[in-house]
Amino acid sequence: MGGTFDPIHHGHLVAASEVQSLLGLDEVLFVPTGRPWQKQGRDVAPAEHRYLMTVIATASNPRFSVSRVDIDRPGPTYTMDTLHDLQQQRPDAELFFITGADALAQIVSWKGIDRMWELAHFIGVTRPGHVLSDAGLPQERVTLQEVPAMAISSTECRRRVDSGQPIWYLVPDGVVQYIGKYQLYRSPPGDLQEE
Ligand SMILES: Nc1ncnc2c1ncn2[C@@H]1O[C@H](COP(=O)(O)OP(=O)(O)OP(=O)(O)O)[C@@H](O)[C@H]1O
Ligand SMILES: O=C(O)c1ccc[n+]([C@@H]2O[C@H](COP(=O)([O-])O)[C@@H](O)[C@H]2O)c1
Repeated sequence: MGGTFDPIHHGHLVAASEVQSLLGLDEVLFVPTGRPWQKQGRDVAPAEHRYLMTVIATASNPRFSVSRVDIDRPGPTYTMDTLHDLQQQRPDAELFFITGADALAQIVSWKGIDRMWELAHFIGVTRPGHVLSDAGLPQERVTLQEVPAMAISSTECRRRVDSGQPIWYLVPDGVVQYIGKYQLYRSPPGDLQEE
């Protein structure tokens, strides 16, 4: 499962757990993005913070692990490179790429998408507020999967931290504490919001 994970939240974790269980996957590898090129124009927390929060959030699940392939590769993050690198690292593995309904709706804009269908099977999962559809995508390479609805986004978690609202139970406890420790997602004092 690839994501910016800024921060990782229970929507990501529930989706991953459900797909792992339903498909009987050996492992779910969380792959934090290095430089998410489609999120340019907004601040993204440093990759090491996003990586460490992802490690903290997944540590207790024996089926979950975290990969550094995207954060260690310089330049913008493209999933075609992610899948290529993972294939090199695990030549015998069958790869499935888990993606939410919003990301699946954008997938035709991803770099090299026409060649990517051969590298992995894509699992599109439901997400509140988004329509899950495989229209125009190769049916044999995409599976749609309903998962428990978690109306949580990283954007809302960041907004809540910045405005002093709690994010307990939206993200794992260790991630709440990590964000507090490093003062992530807080506007600098005196930073005036534009009207
Ligand atoms: N609540 C959720 N339910 C199901 N899938 C989700 C949910 N939140 C995120 N995803 C999926 O997880 C992947 C990574 O998402 P990402 O890290 O961008 O989180 P996000 O909450 O969408 O972030 P942001 O609000 O900053 O855009 C994407 O495929 C996204 O569709
Ligand atoms: O390959 C691309 O061009 C591409 C464009 C946008 C997003 N992605 C991937 O989709 C996953 C979710 O991305 P995001 O931006 O919603 O966090 C993550 O693994 C990204 O690297 C990939």
